Amino acid sequence: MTTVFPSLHEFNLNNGLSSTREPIRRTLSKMKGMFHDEAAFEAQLANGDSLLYEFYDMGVPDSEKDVAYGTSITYPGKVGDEYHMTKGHFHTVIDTAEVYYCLRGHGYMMMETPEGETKWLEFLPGKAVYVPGRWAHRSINVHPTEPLVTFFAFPGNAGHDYGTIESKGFRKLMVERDGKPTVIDNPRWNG
Ligand SMILES: O=P(O)(O)OC[C@H]1O[C@H](O)[C@H](O)[C@@H](O)[C@@H]1O
Ligand SMILES: [Fe+2]
Repeated sequence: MTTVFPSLHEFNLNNGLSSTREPIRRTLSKMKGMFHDEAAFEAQLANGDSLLYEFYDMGVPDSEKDVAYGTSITYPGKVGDEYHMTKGHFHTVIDTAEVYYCLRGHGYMMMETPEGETKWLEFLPGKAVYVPGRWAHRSINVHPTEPLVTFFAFPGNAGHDYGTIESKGFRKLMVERDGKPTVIDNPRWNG
């Protein structure tokens, strides 16, 4: 059995970053195939492999008795008309839940079940989104200039299943239409 000691970590309320731990960073090139406009993606990548989001793995044991937690920071911008977002995933232990509390910015949590139900909920500072077990989830930043900063917590044994989203995509996408965030059916959804 791993012995876990009480620990203290700091996450900056403004930029979401921790001074006590290194984040995991995902740049544009790690998101190949995720955005619906492939041409816009390639054009943007040719201009540089910019940082899209970063988040923390605090290294808690991967036991159902433990709680994985940290911040997730998605930077503003779009690829074509599609807002910056995380890759998104189901949990490997699919019925494990997760909670997100928004500290800064404006965005949405896009969710869907394997059966095809979809739901998106708005992130604004002070709002908490509960993602029940079985719902794939992806954070989306719709603010023109500010990072989307959330604090998350989920069971330590949940794991990340990226394969399903990588091969099928999400059923719904968040794009800009007439200057506003708009949800559309994913034209490339591959279920
Ligand atoms: O794992 P991604 O879909 O790339 O999203 C990045 C991260 O977002 C959130 O912060 C989740 O709680 C993390 O577990 C996840 O890894
Ligand atoms: Fe998750």
